[in-house]
Amino acid sequence: MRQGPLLAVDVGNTSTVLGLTNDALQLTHTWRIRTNRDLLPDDFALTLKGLMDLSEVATPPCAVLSSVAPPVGQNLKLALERHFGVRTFEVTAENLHDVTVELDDPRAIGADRLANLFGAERYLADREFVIVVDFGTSTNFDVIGRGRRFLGGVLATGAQVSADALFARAAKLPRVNLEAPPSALGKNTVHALQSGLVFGYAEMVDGLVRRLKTEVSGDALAVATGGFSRTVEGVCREIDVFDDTLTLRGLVELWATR
Ligand SMILES: Nc1ncnc2c1ncn2[C@@H]1O[C@H](COP(=O)(O)OP(=O)(O)O)[C@@H](O)[C@H]1O
Ligand SMILES: CC(C)(COP(=O)(O)O)[C@@H](O)C(=O)NCCC(=O)O
Ligand SMILES: [K+]
Repeated sequence: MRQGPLLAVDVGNTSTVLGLTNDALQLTHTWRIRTNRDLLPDDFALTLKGLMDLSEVATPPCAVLSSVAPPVGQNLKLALERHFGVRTFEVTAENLHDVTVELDDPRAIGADRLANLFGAERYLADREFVIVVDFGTSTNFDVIGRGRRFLGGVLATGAQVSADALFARAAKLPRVNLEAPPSALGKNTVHALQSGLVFGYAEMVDGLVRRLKTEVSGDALAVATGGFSRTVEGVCREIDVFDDTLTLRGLVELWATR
């Protein structure tokens, strides 16, 4: 088994999440920054140096990176290699020969979903399937089976994206925070909107998890992760576990088994 320290980076369409491990490959630091497609390699070098200096840690010799927002992934990789001499492993389906991606075109899979496959493995010990629900810009449902099988899943509009679409089209609706209101029955515009946007969203997620559990017809555990997952904790009834660092730890596991 390979040894740390290691930097794990997951570039999503909204946020870039970074994690640093110790020698034993346990996460000791995590950071979340805005994904900005305009930044160049030298900009990223400054950001990375800033984060490391703020936390008083050294840049590790190796990194693992998943990106679904080109060219951010490429520019970050260049920054890591040029400025810090960090050897960077980039996650793609072609790089992972021990993973079976059961999609029509396996190369089309998002790198974050491959990281989630590895993050799900620790939950597979006593279950046949894990459904990772990753609440990001899009809400992904990634269905994972034992033996590193990616069975497929669902891509749904993210909660913030659907809220933004509604605010943009309805002149009299205020922008509200995406948080659960006191009851489903709203007595004012804000609570009524929050009911639809949070409870309505949670019902959509619960319904899809139920459908997926029926379709795989095996024992399945649903695990939530991603920026919006904390908001639906206690609201979604079909989600069994909340795991904020599933994707980052998945990246670490993935790298460790190369
Ligand atoms: N720390 C946070 N706490 C609560 N909500 C968050 C947080 N970070 C992101 N979000 C919300 O989660 C959604 C995006 O999730 P994120 O994981 O950043 O997406 P992506 O993986 O696409 O980059 C947005 O709706 C955003 O408002
Ligand atoms: C579905 C996604 C946009 C999710 O990205 P995110 O919401 O995390 O920014 C990303 O995984 C992606 O671009 N996937 C490619 C298509 C696929 O996985 O089938
Ligand atoms: K993500």
